[in-house]
Amino acid sequence: MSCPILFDMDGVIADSWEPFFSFWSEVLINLGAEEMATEEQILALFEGNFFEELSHKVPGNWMQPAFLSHARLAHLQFMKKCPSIPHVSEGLQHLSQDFPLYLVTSNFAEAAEHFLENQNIGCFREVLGMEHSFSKTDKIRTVMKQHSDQPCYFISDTSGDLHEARKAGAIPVAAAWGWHDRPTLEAANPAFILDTPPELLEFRTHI
Ligand SMILES: O=C(O)COP(=O)(O)O
Repeated sequence: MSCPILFDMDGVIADSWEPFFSFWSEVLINLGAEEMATEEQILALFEGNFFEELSHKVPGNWMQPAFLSHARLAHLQFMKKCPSIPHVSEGLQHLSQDFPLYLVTSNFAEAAEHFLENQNIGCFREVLGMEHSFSKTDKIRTVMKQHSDQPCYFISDTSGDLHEARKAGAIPVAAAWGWHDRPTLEAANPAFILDTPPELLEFRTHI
């Protein structure tokens, strides 16, 4: 069996920064954390685990079921309309012929499924969203258990994800076309960096 390749969604496959930023900046303003509602500050939350960073920086009991159901509806709506990053789907299609692919996202699984369906991307064995766990390390470990004799790769555009992948025992791979810039990704010491989506077609050369 071939090794599993896990993909982050937002920024790597889905071109979702604009609606994501618009939703979360409004949430932060409504919570009275205006100073956090900038692109720079929200991107910085992804240098760790997004949910953990958020709860440290904006303490309080606000992530309750009512908030989560409002967030779910907003994410469902914007992910339905979200375009994919050009040339990523060709790379996914190509890799899925030889490797089991998984989607590991902090987004809602249902929102991710809508996006994949609208974009005609049908190559993932499973989608592990935030309902599965807020921790990407946990989600990566869940997949790794199904392929325990194989190395596992996790491709992401944020440094926090690369750290979580390493913690899970997976090989962290950076995608430099997404939300974090190259220096931020380099600081997380990925095994290698893919600069553009067509490089997914050459992924095998790195294994
Ligand atoms: O890169 C990130 O961490 C954000 O992407 P995700 O919402 O698909 O997890």
